[in-house]
Amino acid sequence: MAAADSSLSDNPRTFSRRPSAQASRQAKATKRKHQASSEAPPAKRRNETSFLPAKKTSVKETQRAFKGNTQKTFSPKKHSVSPSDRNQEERPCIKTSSLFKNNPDIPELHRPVVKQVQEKVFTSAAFHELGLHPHLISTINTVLKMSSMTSVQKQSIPVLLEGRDALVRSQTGSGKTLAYCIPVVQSLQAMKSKIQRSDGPYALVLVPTRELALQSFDTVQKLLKPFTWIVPGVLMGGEKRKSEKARLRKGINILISTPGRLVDHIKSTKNIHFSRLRWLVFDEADRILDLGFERDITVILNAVNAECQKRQNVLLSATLTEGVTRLADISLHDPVSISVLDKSHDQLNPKDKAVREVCPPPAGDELDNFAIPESLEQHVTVVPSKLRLVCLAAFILQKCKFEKDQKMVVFFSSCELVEFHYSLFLQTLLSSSGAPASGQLPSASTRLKFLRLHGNMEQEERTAVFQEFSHSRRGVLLCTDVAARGLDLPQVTWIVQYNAPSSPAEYIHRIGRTARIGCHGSSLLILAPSEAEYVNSLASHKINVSEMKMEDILCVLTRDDCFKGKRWGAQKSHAVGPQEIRERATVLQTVFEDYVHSSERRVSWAKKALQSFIQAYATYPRELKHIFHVRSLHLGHVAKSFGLRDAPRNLSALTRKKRKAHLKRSRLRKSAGFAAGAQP
Ligand SMILES: Nc1ncnc2c1ncn2[C@@H]1O[C@H](COP(=O)(O)OP(=O)(O)OP(=O)(O)O)[C@@H](O)[C@H]1O
Repeated sequence: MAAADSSLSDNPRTFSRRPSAQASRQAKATKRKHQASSEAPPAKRRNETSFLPAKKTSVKETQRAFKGNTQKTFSPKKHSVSPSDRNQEERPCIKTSSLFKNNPDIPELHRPVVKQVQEKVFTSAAFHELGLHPHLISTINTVLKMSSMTSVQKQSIPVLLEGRDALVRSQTGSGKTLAYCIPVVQSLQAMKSKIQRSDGPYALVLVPTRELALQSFDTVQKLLKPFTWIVPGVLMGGEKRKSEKARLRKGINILISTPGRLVDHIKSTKNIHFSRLRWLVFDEADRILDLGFERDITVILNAVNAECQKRQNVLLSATLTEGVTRLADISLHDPVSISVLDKSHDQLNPKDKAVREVCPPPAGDELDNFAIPESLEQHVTVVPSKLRLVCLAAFILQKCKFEKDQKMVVFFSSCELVEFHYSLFLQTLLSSSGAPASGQLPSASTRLKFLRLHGNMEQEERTAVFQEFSHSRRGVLLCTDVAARGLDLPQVTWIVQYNAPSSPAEYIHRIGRTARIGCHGSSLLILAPSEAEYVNSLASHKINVSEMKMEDILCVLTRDDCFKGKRWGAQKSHAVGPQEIRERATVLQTVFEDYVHSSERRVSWAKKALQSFIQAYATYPRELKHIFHVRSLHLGHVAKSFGLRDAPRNLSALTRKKRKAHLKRSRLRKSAGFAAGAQP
């Protein structure tokens, strides 16, 4: 979808006024989203910092120029702007502040090398060894094109076919979906009295996000191909309640839903009955609790228990945490604990009390060490706050513009941050990557393609983006944790965590969007110098990351003549040194700053994004507060990573207000028995 603009201006440091068709189309959609917030009054005095007691570097610093040619002046007129911004942009040239001065030292990473926990993905056992219906086997072989089982399937399917409850833990991308879908379909097709559509649900599958609901529905639908009398259905919000009600009335036998939407229907729809329910499955069970679904789960369990006593319950996740064990207590009956990790599972007599103690899910240390796919290479880079934005942009350019067929997912901590970076990159990187520059592959200009996914988008658009990215061979998906769980996005090559996750479990799920089912993949975690200790925190969960140097990431800018500084402009060839890399990074930062400062409306938009960042930063859990604390943020430096030249004033009051509201919400949630967690 992202054909880049070919109308790059002659001046390599200036960019076309005319963004590509895709850029303007996407920008329009984004603009609509921001319309409400765009009327915020302009900041009167930009040079004041009121948020933190940290030193006020930004005022002096932004005026003190980078030495030599790096003190660049750019006319905002050169940038693509909407007509409404034109008046604002007729302003005198603006100086660019230094990116590489007054940064904190990048600490040496003394990370302990730990032995990661690993699992074997595949086994040599074939599906036909399971005694499944021949049509089911042939569907697995011909429709899904699978012949041998993965380890988790080999362990789980026989246990579930025996009729036992189970708690299943295996690494991301190891095939847990089929581990429960195959037994569900096998058991339902084999029922003596043939299932009628009007019987209602025989199986209920709960998943935390709408995209995961769609994905699981797709898998079930494929498996049901030969068994046309069994009807699958999905409820996930976003769709009109009325049409969901109509589908429920007609009858759904395998029902896949997000908890909230199901509760909606339990409360308001007369047509939902669980008297025939045989299966209750919680996929990504720990996340369901993280999202604060506990009260919903209680409503669902009460509704289900009121109508049906005897059923099989299954909980699955790559990360067994406290949440799962609590859910296991309330929903599982003498469960078999299946962990591919230790290759053992317990199928002993559930009536034997002494034996049953062996069955509960792993506890203590074991809960904290998660398996990571063997073919996943994990990296970390430590980048001063001022340089974060250029570093992320350079990394995206390196992978997705200069390399072939790269598909990248970038995680942010809030919807606002996703929207901000999405629009910024569309308007700057896309419109600046029109004509192929020297050293660039001829087709590179068409490689950059940005998509975004978060919980504040309309469902229709969410689904379209999910489908488009799934089927795409390349592209960059900017998203919140709404995409962290369960999504099976084929051929993702890179995961970037621009904002660190709030728990090791979330780290595991985010990186788990790549290197699935034995494929190769890589991940990059971007940390500020004050956050470097997070590497040790990961190591304590047996997560090993290797360091990537910031300079090596920024180096790619020397391949892109869009970012050529004046000094090098006239020279035919020269050795690329650190000075040129710095200059080019400064040019790129200037592009961002000029775009943001081309109107007061955009400045206000960037401030809101900054505020959202600080707000999210304040919600790290207590055990990580010593690493991620708002007090350790230098507002002036962080502001630069939003294209703001100075630290905004009045942010503290606003942020305090928002924090108060957030704390109030979490307190309310806690008192209602919810786990804290931001809306992804
Ligand atoms: N036996 C198999 N042979 C080949 N491919 C398989 C097999 N089982 C599953 N897959 C494929 O592996 C991919 C990952 O499967 P799935 O999404 O079920 O993983 P998961 O363990 O649920 O991951 P996550 O923990 O991230 O949710 C899917 O594309 C699926 O089609």
